[in-house]
Amino acid sequence: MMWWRRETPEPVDLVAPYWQAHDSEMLSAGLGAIARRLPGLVGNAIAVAWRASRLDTATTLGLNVVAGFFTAFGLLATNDVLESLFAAGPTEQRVTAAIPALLLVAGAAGLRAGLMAVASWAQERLKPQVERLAETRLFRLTTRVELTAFDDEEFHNSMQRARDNGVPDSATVVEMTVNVLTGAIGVLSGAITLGLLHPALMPLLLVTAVPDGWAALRSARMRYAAFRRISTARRRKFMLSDLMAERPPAAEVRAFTLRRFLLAEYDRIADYEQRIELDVAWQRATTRVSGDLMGGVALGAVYAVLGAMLAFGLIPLAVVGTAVLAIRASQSSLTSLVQSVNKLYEAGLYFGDYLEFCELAERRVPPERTSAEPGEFRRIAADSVHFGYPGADSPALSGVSVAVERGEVVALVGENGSGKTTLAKLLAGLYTPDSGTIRWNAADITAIAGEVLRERISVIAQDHTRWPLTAEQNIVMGRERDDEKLAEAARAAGADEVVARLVHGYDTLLDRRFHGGHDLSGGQWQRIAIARAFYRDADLMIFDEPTSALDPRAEHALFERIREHAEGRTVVLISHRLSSVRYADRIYVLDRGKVVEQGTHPELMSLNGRYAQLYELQAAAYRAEQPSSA
Ligand SMILES: Nc1ncnc2c1ncn2[C@@H]1O[C@H](COP(=O)(O)OP(=O)(O)OP(=O)(O)O)[C@@H](O)[C@H]1O
Repeated sequence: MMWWRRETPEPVDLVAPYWQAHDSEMLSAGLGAIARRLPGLVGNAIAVAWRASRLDTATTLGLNVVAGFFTAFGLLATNDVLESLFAAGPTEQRVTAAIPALLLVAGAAGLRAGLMAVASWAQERLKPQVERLAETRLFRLTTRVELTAFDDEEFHNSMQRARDNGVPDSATVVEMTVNVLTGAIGVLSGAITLGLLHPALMPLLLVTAVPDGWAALRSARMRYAAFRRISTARRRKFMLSDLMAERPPAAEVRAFTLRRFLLAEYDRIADYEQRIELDVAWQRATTRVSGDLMGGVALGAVYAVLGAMLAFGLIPLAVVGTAVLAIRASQSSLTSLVQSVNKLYEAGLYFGDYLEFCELAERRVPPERTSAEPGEFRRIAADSVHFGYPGADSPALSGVSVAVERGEVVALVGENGSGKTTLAKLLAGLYTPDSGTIRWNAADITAIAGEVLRERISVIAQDHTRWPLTAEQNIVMGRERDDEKLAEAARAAGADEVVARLVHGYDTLLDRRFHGGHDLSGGQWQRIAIARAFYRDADLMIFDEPTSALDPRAEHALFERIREHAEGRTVVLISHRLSSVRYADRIYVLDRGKVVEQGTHPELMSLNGRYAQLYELQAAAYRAEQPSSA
């Protein structure tokens, strides 16, 4: 093997992942497969484009067809010009005779250029509209599907593929369809012109077309194959560039002295990428040269045939001149046609993924429920609830029954992974039980419209989102601003102190990556999240580990507030700090997805079971830390 043809080996961490699912299919697809799929793809693309903008679709397609007509017309007029010029007689007379046809050639060329300019403008306008349409449909679905879909690996992968490739390729499919049609019209108008001049000329176009077409297809495949091999490396490079140039890891990059390691890793990947690019540059150059050589031979043969036809008086000299022009014009249309077909097929595979995802997601949208209002809250209860996450080996909850009465504070405790968060999410109607029921008063919550139910419940998740919005938006969360309620919610959560320290108060953007943005500490974020729960003014508030990042004073204040539950609010509280749940009206102890104990703090202590053990463990740790009180 020559040094310049040495194959670059593929590092194991840079092999193609799931989002390149169709790449090998693309590389091995023969012309037959492409031809079979093409009509469907073109139909699909036109339908999408039509939905995005009828005017732009009609303009692009219509004007391309008319422009094709002017190409043919221009070539035929050129033939007239040549006929006049090659006719017998004095030069001046021949030139004068050619002028009308010459004006027609110029007119046709001008009109064609104008039409193509408008057509390509419409095509450019179409692209963002198609992409937006596809993306909006995707987000409409991703925000409506049931929450478990996000725990389902298959759904996730399908969604990622649709987002990463499907959405951008929706625009590519439309763009390439237009290019295919433009190319086809270009080739067709050349072929028709030749046919009109002399039927025997048409096959000549094919002879010159084959080498060019072959080189264009092969070169496109090579570029694609290289892109495929590089794309994982590129993603890793993007990841590394994020690690080296983004804010969140900046501190750790320094603290762990990672700079040299990251730069070396970057070099390794960039080297690999560069080697592949050089490989493919060489391969494409040789293909181009071979194509040009074969094209030259084919063109020579065509010229020889044209010369012979001229010599035998089968065609006049003017037709030979026009035929040469028509063949040259068609060749460039053909090259772009072949490349566009190739790209259309590729983009079509990914666009197919997008359509498939949309179908999958439609199936996972919970059915519209049209129940009446669930009524004034009196109690919520889970009865023998079983629930397993998709693909999980064991259920997260098995036969759990709990009840929360209006105005109560009910605590869920248990070790990591015992099912507390899962139960809270089921009570909030975010997941649906596999079996058993959850009732809001007497109504099964699966019969209550999801939005209606969620308006009545507020959940502050353990891993609550730090929304990159203003402080106010972080609390109000899309609802209407009510100054009094906002101040009250912030005060109750201790978020008022946090906001008071911000330069722009409630209008401060809580994201350092933007101008004027500010970041908060973990505990400050938690106070904002708690204020969010209070602001919602819901019947049922679910707090999952609300105080894990709070300082003791803020924690104490929050529990005071929860204990008061002055407005008769009902609270489900998950906490590992048992000292904070001891005042709850009822405590459920979970273990491996089951309720193993329940009662008030004194009841559970006298039971001397798991709760008492855990409580003693924590209390002992505190006692050990306070020698003076011993
Ligand atoms: N999205 C998920 N997909 C699959 N399994 C999950 C998922 N979330 C939780 N689990 C599993 O379900 C079980 C219950 O988890 P859950 O989060 O409800 O526990 P938890 O009691 O809240 O734990 P912690 O105290 O650590 O917050 C665990 O075994 C966990 O591994």
